[in-house]
Amino acid sequence: MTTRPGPAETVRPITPEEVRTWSRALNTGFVRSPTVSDETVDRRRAQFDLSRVRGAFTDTGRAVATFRSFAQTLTVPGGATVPTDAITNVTVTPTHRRRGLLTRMMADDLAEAKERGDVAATLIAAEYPIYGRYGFGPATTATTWEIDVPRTGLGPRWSAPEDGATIELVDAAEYRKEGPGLHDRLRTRVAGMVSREPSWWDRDTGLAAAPEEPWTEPFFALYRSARGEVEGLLRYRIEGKFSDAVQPVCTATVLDLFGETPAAERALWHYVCAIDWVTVVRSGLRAPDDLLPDLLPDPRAARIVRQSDAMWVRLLDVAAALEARSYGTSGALVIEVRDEAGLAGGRFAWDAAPDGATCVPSAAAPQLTLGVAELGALWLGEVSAVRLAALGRVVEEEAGAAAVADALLRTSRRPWCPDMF
Ligand SMILES: CC(=O)SCCNC(=O)CCNC(=O)[C@H](O)C(C)(C)COP(=O)(O)OP(=O)(O)OC[C@H]1O[C@@H](n2cnc3c(N)ncnc32)[C@H](O)[C@@H]1OP(=O)(O)O
Repeated sequence: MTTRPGPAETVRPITPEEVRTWSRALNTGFVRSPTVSDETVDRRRAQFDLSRVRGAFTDTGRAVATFRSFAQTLTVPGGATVPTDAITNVTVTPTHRRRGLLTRMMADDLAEAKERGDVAATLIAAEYPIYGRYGFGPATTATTWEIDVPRTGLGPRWSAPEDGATIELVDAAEYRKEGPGLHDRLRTRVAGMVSREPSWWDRDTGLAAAPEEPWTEPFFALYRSARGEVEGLLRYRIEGKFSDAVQPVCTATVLDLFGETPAAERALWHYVCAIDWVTVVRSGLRAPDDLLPDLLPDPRAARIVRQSDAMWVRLLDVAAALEARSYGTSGALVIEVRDEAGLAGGRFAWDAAPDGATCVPSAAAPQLTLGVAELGALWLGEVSAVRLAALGRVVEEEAGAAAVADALLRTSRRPWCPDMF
C-alpha cells in the first residue's frame, strides 16, 4: 500500500458536531440526496463509536470523505469466533477522488485494528477493483436464486410442516425480541457469518426509521419446533400484481431466512413458496451451496439471477487466523505471506490437525508463497489453492504444496455471509 503525499484536506476521526457534514458527504458519495434529518444525526451521535468514524475535511470544515469501522466477530470453520474490524460507509466526494483520501483513511484504520488485536478486517465491496490493493481478498460468495413457483413441484396443498412444527406470522416487536438470540446461535455455527449490532435489528424492525428513509413493514415469521422452540426466522416482502389475464403474479423477496436446523430451513422455503398469489420467490443472498435449489422437487425451477463476491477479508494476524479455525485432516506447510503494507506478512510454519493447529514464524524455505489477499480468500474455505496457483496468484515453491493447502482448508459447506454491512 503506498501513501501518496496527501491533499490539503485533513483526515481524522470526527467530532459529534461533525456528524451532519459527515452524513451529507456519505450520502453524496453514495449518490443519494445529501439531505440528512435531525433524527439520523442524533441516532448516529448516540450509536457510532466516533473514534472509529473518520472523515476528510476541507479548511472550511466541510467533510469530503467518510469511513467508519466497528467491532464485529466473525465465525471461522469449526465455530470459533474471532474479533474483526468491520469497515463500512467508505466514500470520497467526486470533487476529491483519486487523490489518495481512501488510502489514507484505510491505512489509519487498519493500523489501529492491528494494534487492537483484531484478527482481520472485513467489508462488502461496492466495486471489485477497490480493495485488493489494501490486502483484502473475496472470502465468501453470495448467490441469489429466482424460483418459478408453479414449476417447483412443491405440493400445492401444503399449509404447515408435517412434523408438528409451526410457522407463525408475528409483528416487528416479537421478531425484534426473538431474532437476535436465534441469529447468535446460528451464526456461531456457520463459517462466514458475522455478529449483528443491536441497531441492525432496530433498522429491520422499523425502530430506526428516519424521514429520508421511510420504513414500510415487511412480513415477519417465526418457525417453532414441535417442542415450541424458536428455530427459524423469516422476513420477506411481497410485490402484489395481477396480470392482464387477471392472474395473480406476485413476487416474494426473502430478506432474511435463517433455520437453526435443516428442517426449519426447508420448512421456511416451503412456506414462502406456498403463499397464495406468489408465483416468483427471490432468495436474497445465499451461499452457493444453499439447500436451494435442491430442496425443490424440480431444482430447475430455480435459476441463479445473481452470483458474486460477498464479504472480503483482510488478515491482520496470520498466526491467530490459521490457529483459530478447525481442520478436517493433518498436514504441515511453510508459507511465505506477502503484505506490502507490512501488517501481517512473514514466513510461517503452519501445522494443522483435527485436534488443533499451530502457526509460528519460521526461517525454513517456503513451500507456498502467496499474498495476504489470497490467504484471506482461502481462509474460510471458499476458494481452492490449486485453482489460485493455476491463476498465477499463489506460487508453489514445492510441487504439490497447493494441494496440501487445499486438503487442510477445504470445508464440507461453503462459508456464508448473508449481511450487507
Ligand atoms: C466498504 C464500503 O463502504 S464499499 C463503498 C465504496 N464507496 C463507493 O463505491 C462510493 C463511490 N466511490 C468513491 O467514493 C471513491 O471512488 C472510493 C472511496 C471508492 C475511492 O476513493 P479515492 O479517494 O478516490 O481512492 P484513492 O485516491 O485512495 O485511490 C487509491 C487507488 O485505488 C484506485 N481506485 C479507487 N477507487 C477505485 C475504483 N472504484 N475502481 C478502480 N480503482 C479505484 C485509484 O485509482 C488509486 O489507484 P492508484 O494508486 O494506482 O492510482
